[in-house]
Amino acid sequence: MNTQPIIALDFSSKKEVFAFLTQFNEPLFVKVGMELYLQEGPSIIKEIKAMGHAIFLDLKLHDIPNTVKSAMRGLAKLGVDLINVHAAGGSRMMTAALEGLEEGTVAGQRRPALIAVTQLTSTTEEQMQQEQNIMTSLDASVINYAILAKNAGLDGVVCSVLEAHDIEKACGKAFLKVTPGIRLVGGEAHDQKRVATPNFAKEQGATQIVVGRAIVQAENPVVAYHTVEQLWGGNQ
Ligand SMILES: O=c1ccn([C@@H]2O[C@H](COP(=O)(O)O)[C@@H](O)[C@H]2O)c(=O)[nH]1
Repeated sequence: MNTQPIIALDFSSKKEVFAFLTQFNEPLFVKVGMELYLQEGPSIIKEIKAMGHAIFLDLKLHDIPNTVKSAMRGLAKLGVDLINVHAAGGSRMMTAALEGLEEGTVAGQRRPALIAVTQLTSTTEEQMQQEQNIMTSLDASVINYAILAKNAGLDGVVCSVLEAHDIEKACGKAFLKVTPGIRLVGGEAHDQKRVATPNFAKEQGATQIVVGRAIVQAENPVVAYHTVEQLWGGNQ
């Protein structure tokens, strides 16, 4: 799997995406999330792919197994590199997602890697316990979801940097640990609660980092991207 920093294209229109991407003269690894996909639809994926960029389609599917399987069957045809579901949907739903992806992947193409969101990086332990009524530590809940995802045959998880080391111990080095909540030293956390720097992500065994506002809202996004890239340095 590509280890370039994944840039979160949290924009609501094609126009903003292209204005952002044309500042770069190199192939990137970008993330298309709900905001952009729901505004622009599947054509945005085709257009970004045509520009030569790798894509993480971050739709975080969470529904009954049959619905998720059918949705994944269709999404597989877009030919993205990485895609996800919520682990809270359960192991049957995760297995169904994988089956849908396998069925939908065009012959001769590689199946998108499938990962599961554990606990969102905007969630604190207190919030998880009070609102989700999960009475363990946040770390234990994330590890539980990671093991569930691994046993369902998934390729990895979305977690924060703070859990990456323990997931590596439980699920192995090759299991993807895709970590949002990345900030440069002194950067504003915004709505994120479990944040870390790119260099700490590397130390903790994250396999990919996802960076949105620290790059997209920087005065010079290209400089910010290369700063992040240098601190991160890849992990494989
Ligand atoms: O647990 C999660 C899962 C997904 N995300 C997504 O990553 C980016 C992070 O953006 P920043 O601006 O760097 O905070 C965003 O698109 C989220 O939807 C996450 O943050 N946490």
